[in-house]
Amino acid sequence: MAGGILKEARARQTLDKDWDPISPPPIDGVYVKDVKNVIYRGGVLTELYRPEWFAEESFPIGHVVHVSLLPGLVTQWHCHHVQRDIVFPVRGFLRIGLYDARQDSPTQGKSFAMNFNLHRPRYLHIPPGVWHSLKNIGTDEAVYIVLNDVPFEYENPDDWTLAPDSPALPSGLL
Ligand SMILES: Cc1cn([C@H]2C[C@H](O)[C@@H](COP(=O)(O)OP(=O)(O)O[C@H]3O[C@H](C)C(=O)[C@H](O)[C@H]3O)O2)c(=O)[nH]c1=O
Repeated sequence: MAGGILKEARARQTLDKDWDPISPPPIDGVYVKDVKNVIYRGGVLTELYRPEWFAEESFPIGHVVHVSLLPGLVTQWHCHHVQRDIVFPVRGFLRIGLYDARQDSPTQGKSFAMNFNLHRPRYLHIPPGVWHSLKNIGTDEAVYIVLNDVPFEYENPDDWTLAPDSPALPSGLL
């Protein structure tokens, strides 16, 4: 409809009719799963883990942490060599960035970011070797639960970091 100097472009499709992204996260082993919350007379209940959700690959719970992130803060980019993470945002607005640096990965070099809020309860599975960083993009404290398949070792944390401005990391994701 627009003429003159306007060059309009139709917004591209991002979701299907069930409001699911038309493309899954483009990193091998990274996936998002929606769960449904339960509205009851006392409030809202959300299950965070059931072993049968991981029937194919098995995710034994070895460790669980509750993390709060203040408004505007961003965690350091980090990855794990052994442990897998299930990140379940439970409060506020979080944006999670991911980057696949695994040499043997079919999606090596791919990056991806996604927004989370408990309005749409969902968790994110992150395999070892995939770099990740979380940003609180809201105005209130954000909270996420991290489930790990192996316990945290205080003397030898399986946490590997890179400087935020490292050229090895994607820029502008968060
Ligand atoms: C995991 C852990 C950490 N800590 C200490 C170590 C640090 O001094 C501090 C913060 O830990 P971290 O830098 O790992 O926090 P985040 O950057 O928010 O990362 C967390 O969320 C992302 C998504 C992850 O993948 C991490 O595994 C998970 O720890 O707590 C402990 O004392 N016990 C623990 O179990």
